[in-house]
Amino acid sequence: MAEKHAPDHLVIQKVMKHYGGGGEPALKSVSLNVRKGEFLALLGPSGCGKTTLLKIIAGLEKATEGEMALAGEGLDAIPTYRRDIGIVFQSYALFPHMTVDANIRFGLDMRGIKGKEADDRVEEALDLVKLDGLSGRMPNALSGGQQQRVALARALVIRPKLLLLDEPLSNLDAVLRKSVRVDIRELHERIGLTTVMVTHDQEEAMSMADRVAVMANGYVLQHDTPETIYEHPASAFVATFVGSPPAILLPVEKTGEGYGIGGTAFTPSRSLAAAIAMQNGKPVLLGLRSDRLSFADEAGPLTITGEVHSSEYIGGSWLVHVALGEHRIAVPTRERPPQFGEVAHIRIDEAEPLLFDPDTGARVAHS
Ligand SMILES: Nc1ncnc2c1ncn2[C@@H]1O[C@H](COP(=O)(O)OP(=O)(O)OP(=O)(O)O)[C@@H](O)[C@H]1O
Repeated sequence: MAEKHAPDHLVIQKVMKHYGGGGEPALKSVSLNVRKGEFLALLGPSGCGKTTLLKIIAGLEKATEGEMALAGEGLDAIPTYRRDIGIVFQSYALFPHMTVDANIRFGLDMRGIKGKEADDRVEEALDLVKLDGLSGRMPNALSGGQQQRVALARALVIRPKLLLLDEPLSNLDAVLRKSVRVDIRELHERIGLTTVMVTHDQEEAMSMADRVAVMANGYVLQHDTPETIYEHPASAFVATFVGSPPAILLPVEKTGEGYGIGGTAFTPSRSLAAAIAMQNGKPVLLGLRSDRLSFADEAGPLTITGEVHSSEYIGGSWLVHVALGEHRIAVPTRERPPQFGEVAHIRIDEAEPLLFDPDTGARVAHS
């Protein structure tokens, strides 16, 4: 893991990208820093601009505005092939007619590194990705996971200043994806390489990265550690994009003397009631995460009352789906779950509930 106070290695300042035509810019104004040895994930839905940003870092696209520096050197003046950046694409992009050895050696040849130096580096790269013994194979005689590792070795063999990973796991099946995820993270720890990975998979980003930049619509919405992004999401979008399952948002309304969610009763804590009151009667959105919910025997502060809809056994525990009017929330329990149609009181087991402005999606503070 990168030192918290390690110096910035990659600095991105106010980068904007307009592909031309009548469309909106793919990147509006993106500023980010990546510390030396850090693993950053660019996380966001399809079309948010993450691949565009990766391509601009690599030099495969040019920014319309803004600046970038790698290891203190402005990147603008450095042509792509001299940037010392290793890239692994989603498709691996291996040369199908070349052996594993030749695929890995290719980048060295291009840089004029030959002979013993090249042999040693190829061996080191094969060793790093645990592919010793497979150097003579052709790519089509390798599994998806092994091809992925050849692509990694090919990026690492040039001893890059920066490693870029573009959705590196998306072509792998679910089981392999989890194990390669761990392999890549271990490799990163071992060689301490500064890494930027693009992914739309929040679980991948949260489990692999030191920090995550959550992107939407050409902007970075939040750039922080996975823990902070999960515990303190800056906006409703971030809250509903991370977590398994992600947070769900429920509008809280004032109903006469009390409060309601989707037509069912809700008893807020005193501080939450004060925060709601400060919105001048406007409803607020309450963000709920399943892991902060539990069943309670009766209504009380920070409880919601709903009706059990269904439940699923998830091995050792159940996830009970409770209806609150038209909304559904999933409540975990280790006890035998309540039955369909039963009234259930759910406690929001959280010191600091997540509240958002329904118009802007911004976080609403409360004490
Ligand atoms: N070469 C291009 N010419 C014009 N528009 C482009 C080009 N490449 C990307 N775009 C547009 O820029 C926006 C951002 O695309 P980008 O590929 O960076 O998003 P992304 O977040 O990586 O999405 P995905 O996960 O689907 O790859 C999209 O609206 C896309 O249509």
